[in-house]
Amino acid sequence: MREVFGKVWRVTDAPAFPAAPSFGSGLDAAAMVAHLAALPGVQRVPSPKLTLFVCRKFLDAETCAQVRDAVDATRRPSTVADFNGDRAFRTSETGDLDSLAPLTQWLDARISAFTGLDPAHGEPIQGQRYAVGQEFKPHTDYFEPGGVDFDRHCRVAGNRTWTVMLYLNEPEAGGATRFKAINKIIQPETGKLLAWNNRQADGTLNPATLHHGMKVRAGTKYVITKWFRERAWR
Ligand SMILES: O=C(O)CCC(=O)C(=O)O
Ligand SMILES: [Fe+2]
Repeated sequence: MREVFGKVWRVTDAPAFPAAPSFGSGLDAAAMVAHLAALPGVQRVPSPKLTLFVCRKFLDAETCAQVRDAVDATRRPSTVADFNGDRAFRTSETGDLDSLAPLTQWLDARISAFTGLDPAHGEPIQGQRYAVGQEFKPHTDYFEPGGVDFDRHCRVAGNRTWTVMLYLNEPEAGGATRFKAINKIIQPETGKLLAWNNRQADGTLNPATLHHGMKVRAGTKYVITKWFRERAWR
């Protein structure tokens, strides 16, 4: 049990980890990667092309259920940057978490304590809900330089550095996340966290981060995503 913001959140089945030092935007990633790789309970997916970490049971089932409710409270059809003409490209719904809610603040703090990423560089946490047949086709999370929306999205805070994504439940079938360039499929699992670097070691954008939120075949899938930027978000 843990007392946070006057409320008690049960995190008894989550791994204990020491609070990370600050790694800023995560653009200069070497120290952050070494820190995450050394954490107990954290697996690095073996690949020379992509830096991807998996931490099972980052969040307990009860907290995941509360976050799913928060996503449901604000969900509406998801949108994409740089519309490519395919209306079926991202068919899920998106719900913003209220950044002032104690649960959101606790989650933000926990994500930053885990990764060392500076909360000032983080976008507000977004939730995604996929019903049967819904998906997010293969894409990268960074904004394409030269894309029509690039300047609007990146002028202030710069492009994305790291993606932190958390599965809030397990659909009965489907809904895996497929990283095609490294031939890796990650299965949704309640409370499982993924963190990947959208950049290569030299800081340039990494096309091998291409990933596909695959169709849910039975049940419903919920995730939250938090993206970090080169510069402060606000
Ligand atoms: O739902 C997934 O598995 C992937 C979600 C995703 O890629 C995103 O929200 O950017
Ligand atoms: Fe994505």
